[in-house]
Amino acid sequence: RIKKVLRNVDKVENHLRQLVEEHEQIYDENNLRDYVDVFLKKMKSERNNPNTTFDEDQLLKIVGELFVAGTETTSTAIRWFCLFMIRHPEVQEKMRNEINDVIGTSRFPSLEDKQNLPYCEAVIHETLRIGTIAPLSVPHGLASDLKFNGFTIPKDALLIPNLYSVFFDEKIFPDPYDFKPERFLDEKGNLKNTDKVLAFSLGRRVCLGEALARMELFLFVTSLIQRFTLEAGDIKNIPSEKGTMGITYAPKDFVLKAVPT
Ligand code: HEM
Repeated sequence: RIKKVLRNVDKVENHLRQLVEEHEQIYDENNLRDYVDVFLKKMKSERNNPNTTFDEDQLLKIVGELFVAGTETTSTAIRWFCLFMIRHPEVQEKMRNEINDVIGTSRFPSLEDKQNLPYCEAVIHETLRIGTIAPLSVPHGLASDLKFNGFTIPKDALLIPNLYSVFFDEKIFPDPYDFKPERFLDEKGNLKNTDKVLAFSLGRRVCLGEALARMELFLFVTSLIQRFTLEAGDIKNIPSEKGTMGITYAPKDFVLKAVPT
């Protein structure tokens, strides 16, 4: 699996490199079409500055972060959400009832509503847990020797965190393979244990976009459920909870029908 992820990372980097090269070939200073063109302009103007950080490596990293870290992750979470809603219509019904009770239908949900929609929040946490979008987080290099559980892991070793093992640990999440948003609610309906879903990893290098992703997910999925009932496009073909490993762990393609409520 790890080798496959690393191969996929290479493929994405090659694709991005090609994209930047194409931009360089047809670059026209009087017609800046997008972010890459603007960055190229800055690169050219900094050509004689030995300390510049506006170089091709930096550009590739930024474009990668926008596409992979910033877009692919959140859109994959939304695809998992739609898949779970198809498979668990009772859950989307409960979400819709909560949204109708708290907000109604005359306006879209806003971030201020977040604290009043604990069931919706529980569904998002359960989606991030079972969806396991970044099961192996991001590899890290060790800056110095590390002693852990009686082992010494040498400096420069590559550490690959296994978030999957946390999400499906039955000591933390009983019946870990069942989609049960209720596991995050106490008897009064308040949220609990949400800090155990380490979808964004933790520590100094925790996901930089966590707050943004949580906002996007909340606004997107609550607005979707407020306005639409999500169903399988083909009733004989209910999408599988078994995903496929690419840069992220994502659902296999499926057809979604969104029926206005
Ligand atoms: C559901 C959505 C997302 C998930 C599940 C997710 C997950 C992760 C994970 C597991 C890491 C690795 C943390 C580590 O190295 O320990 C990470 C890193 C990162 N994420 Fe996200 N992410 C999401 C959305 C976003 C968004 C929306 C952005 C930016 C707009 C973003 C930007 C980044 C960046 C820049 C890093 C590298 C941070 C660093 O190395 O210091 N992510 N993310």
